[in-house]
Amino acid sequence: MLMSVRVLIIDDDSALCYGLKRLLSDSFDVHTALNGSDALDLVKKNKFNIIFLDYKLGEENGLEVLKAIKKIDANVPVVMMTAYGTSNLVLDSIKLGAVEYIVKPVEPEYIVEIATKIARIDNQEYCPENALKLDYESFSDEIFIGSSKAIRDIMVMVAGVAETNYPVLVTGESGTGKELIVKIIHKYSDRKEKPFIPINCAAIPEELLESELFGYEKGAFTGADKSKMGKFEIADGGTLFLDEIGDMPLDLQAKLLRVLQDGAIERLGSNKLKKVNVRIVAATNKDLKELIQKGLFREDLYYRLNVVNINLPPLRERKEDIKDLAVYFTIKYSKELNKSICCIEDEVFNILLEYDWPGNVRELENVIRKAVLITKDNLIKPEDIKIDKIKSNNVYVTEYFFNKYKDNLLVKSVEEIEARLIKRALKMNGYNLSKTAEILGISRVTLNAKLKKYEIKI
Ligand SMILES: Nc1ncnc2c1ncn2[C@@H]1O[C@H](COP(=O)(O)OP(=O)(O)OP(=O)(O)O)[C@@H](O)[C@H]1O
Repeated sequence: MLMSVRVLIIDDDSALCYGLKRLLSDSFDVHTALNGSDALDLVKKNKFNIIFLDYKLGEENGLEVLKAIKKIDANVPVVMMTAYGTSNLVLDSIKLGAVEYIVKPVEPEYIVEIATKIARIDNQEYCPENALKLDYESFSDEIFIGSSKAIRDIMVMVAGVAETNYPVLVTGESGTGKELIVKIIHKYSDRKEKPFIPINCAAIPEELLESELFGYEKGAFTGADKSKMGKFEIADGGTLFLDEIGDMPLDLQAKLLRVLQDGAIERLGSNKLKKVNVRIVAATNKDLKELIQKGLFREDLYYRLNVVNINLPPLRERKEDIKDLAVYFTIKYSKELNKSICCIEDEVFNILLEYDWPGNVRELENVIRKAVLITKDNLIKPEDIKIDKIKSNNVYVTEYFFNKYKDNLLVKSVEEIEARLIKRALKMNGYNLSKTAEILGISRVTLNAKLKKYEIKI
């Protein structure tokens, strides 16, 4: 089956070359070279699927030959062979791109096993029956993946809104793809040739944010020894992306509102208005309406920004997108990490579908990146999917409460946990109040009070 797989053995020991050639010739198309320069000639002329390279080629250093091979064909899997099993050598050769390391004398069966395994990996045709073959041709960068109803509706909206100058407010939990959607709006607008300038309102200290946005004149404040353009001016003609807008301080919100009304900015230390032609797109994972109620966000600004609202649902509410996303990220990272992953085993998708993805698409992307990185062959298998369940459950609980309670977070979360524990303990103890109180470590009087508080009926 693997006769199309071409193997190169590089060793100055001609007996070993001959022996290995005989051993492998039944299954592979085997070539040999006794020194580095012959080997490099062969690598230049042929595409090898696997190379066995001796560390010590007479006077030549195998690591130098490895380097030269990788310059010609960066992706060819190279297995180093040596009589000296020191960890430095292992490290050096792995750094240079060797995929395996075997210590002489080599066990013939082991060589066949490695060759079969690695050659299969490198052989793009090899893809087990229970796996999905990846289509690299259809991959393109920076596209918004998803065919769920929610995402299809959003795409229709994006197409309609991209060419207008309306402000857009993108909402959704962290990691749902808000920034990506904003980039896509810019890319599909008439402004695409002009700058796309993102600014994260939560990441920049309050006192800097104003000068970052509006710029300043020389002498506007101590340390302002020359004038500086703000993001509004830099984004002129293009799109300004105000990320985490919910974190913008109130006094800056007032200034932003003025820009939206006047279409002009005033640098710090200047009293001249300067017209700017900027499309504003903002994003937040906070509930702005709640912030308005608490007096932390201006209602008038909210209505100015929220001309068009795109709300990205969490990934757990559109699980039908998980498969497409997993495929997309596998190809993306396979290319980026110089791997040649050809397929994903079906069982992997079942694992991905079972999980709730509190960190949304970002978390899925990280899990897939890790899988691509750690897989030892050219397919992604269930064991390559490292979802840290304990950590993720913690994150999940935290995210759950953060998303649910926008005010009095601690009190409300603790109350919810308390009510749940009481219900659980009641059930476990057949609704016996004494036993339940005991297991909870509280008195019956306290338990009764809590049952009343949480309106728990027995
Ligand atoms: N539908 C999608 N298709 C392809 N990639 C996606 C999609 N959604 C999200 N991503 C990727 O997931 C990662 C997180 O997305 P993004 O940064 O846009 O999320 P966000 O909602 O802005 O997060 P935060 O609120 O934490 O800033 C990015 O690498 C992004 O490219």
